[in-house]
Amino acid sequence: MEKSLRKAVIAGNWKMNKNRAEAKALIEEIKPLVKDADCGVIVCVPYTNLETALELCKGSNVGVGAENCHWAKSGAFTGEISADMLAEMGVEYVIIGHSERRQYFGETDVTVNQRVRAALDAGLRVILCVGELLEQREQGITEEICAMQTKVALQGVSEAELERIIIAYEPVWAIGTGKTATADQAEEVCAFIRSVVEKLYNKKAADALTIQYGGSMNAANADELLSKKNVDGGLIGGASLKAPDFAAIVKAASK
Ligand SMILES: O=C(CO)COP(=O)(O)O
Repeated sequence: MEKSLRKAVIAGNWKMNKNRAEAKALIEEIKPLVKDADCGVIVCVPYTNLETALELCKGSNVGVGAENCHWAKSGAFTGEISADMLAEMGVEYVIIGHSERRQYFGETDVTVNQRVRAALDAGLRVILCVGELLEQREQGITEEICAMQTKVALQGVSEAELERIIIAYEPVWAIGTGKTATADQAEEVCAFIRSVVEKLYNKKAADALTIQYGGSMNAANADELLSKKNVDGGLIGGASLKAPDFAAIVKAASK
């Protein structure tokens, strides 16, 4: 399938940033700047900002996502939030398997899969993050790592459910470091991930899948990264916290 037939999606991952007043101001600044976007636009915000974001994005072209969810429906999991709780609020998207969750909070491929399953069961759409560490790239095992993370995360996910999944390829060494993967590196791994999905499902499902790049994507480098055939958008950290920068990336994806 030609890239033009696949929907590009630009999602902001605010991480642990913005209090309620700041969230309100940022969304109000973003909305008019992206209203004519010819791509999907999502803001993934801290739990405490979800209600504000949902209220402000209602009736607009900006979707709202959370940054994680637990795999159980309810129970003794102090500090966690279930996928059902998010769905009940009206949240549409959830990021799962972000490298910061894997690195600092003990997420494994198995718990990522459990969280993906719970999110799908709750009717949410998932932004599933995969990506290699710097030492893994240096050891030449980027493909093995991305294949394994993708395969385990998608265990028990049907072809119909795959339509509610976006994969974000985020090389860990490029996150928050200002060190972006080159457009060719991003293309190479996004194409590889698509080939893994093709083997798991089929060509039609793989061709329809949105695969984002994430890791120091910004207003200056978005054009080149997004020009690549297998890079269908971006998961944006730092640059999503500034409305003009985020809007510039959305504009680059709309070309
Ligand atoms: O982790 C990221 C998005 O999920 C990328 O973060 P940065 O854009 O700040 O590198």
